[in-house]
Amino acid sequence: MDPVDSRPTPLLEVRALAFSRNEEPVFGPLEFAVDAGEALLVQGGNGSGKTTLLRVLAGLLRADSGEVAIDGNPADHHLRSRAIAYLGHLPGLKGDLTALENLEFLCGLQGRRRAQLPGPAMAMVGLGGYEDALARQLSAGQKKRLSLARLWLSPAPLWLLDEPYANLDLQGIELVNRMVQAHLRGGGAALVTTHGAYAAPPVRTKLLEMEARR
Ligand SMILES: Nc1ncnc2c1ncn2[C@@H]1O[C@H](COP(=O)(O)OP(=O)(O)OP(=O)(O)O)[C@@H](O)[C@H]1O
Repeated sequence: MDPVDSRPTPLLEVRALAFSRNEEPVFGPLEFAVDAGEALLVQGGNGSGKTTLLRVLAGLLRADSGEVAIDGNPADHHLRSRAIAYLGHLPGLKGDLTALENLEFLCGLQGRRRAQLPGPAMAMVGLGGYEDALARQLSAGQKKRLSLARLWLSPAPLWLLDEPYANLDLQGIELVNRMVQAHLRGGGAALVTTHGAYAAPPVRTKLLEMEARR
């Protein structure tokens, strides 16, 4: 068989992807691919477009041009919502629900991985005992941990993690790394933004360097 044909289809493939605001280019055109079992570290200084790229990939912003394929298929809204778990800067929690209710609500909305349950996921991220705490009463790091529990429960294979280490203590940073490692071992992939001088998951990693345009 032709060795080219035997290459696996990337979990994520991006071709000529470009985004601008008010006719000012923010990034692109970008080309990259991420296979199952791989992480892509998206590096760059403040304002270089890392968050914007992840929001475009998640379908929260519309690119000017280019193509995004997930598992070889054009990434329409339906495919994105099934295949992508997005961890943004804001935790996206319902403040008046308890921590556990937040996870149950999101599992109801987005489904969850088989064999994973909200209670054990809370314990895994170090929030055992906080099940009945209102989300708005959690500290910034605890909110981030709750978002990590939600990520862990998600059945989506492609993780888009925007500054996942922000607000976390050392154990939290190790937690993120362990989660990324386990996710990749299970056949998932992850894009992780970082400023560079920060932690990075100790996994098979590619680099994408972003540069500020102004
Ligand atoms: N909502 C917005 N409206 C207008 N411009 C924006 C908006 N969000 C971001 N920008 C601009 O787009 C550019 C890229 O921003 P982005 O947040 O993607 O950078 P980043 O690399 O994630 O930065 P940081 O490391 O500071 O989080 C910046 O010049 C920023 O000022």
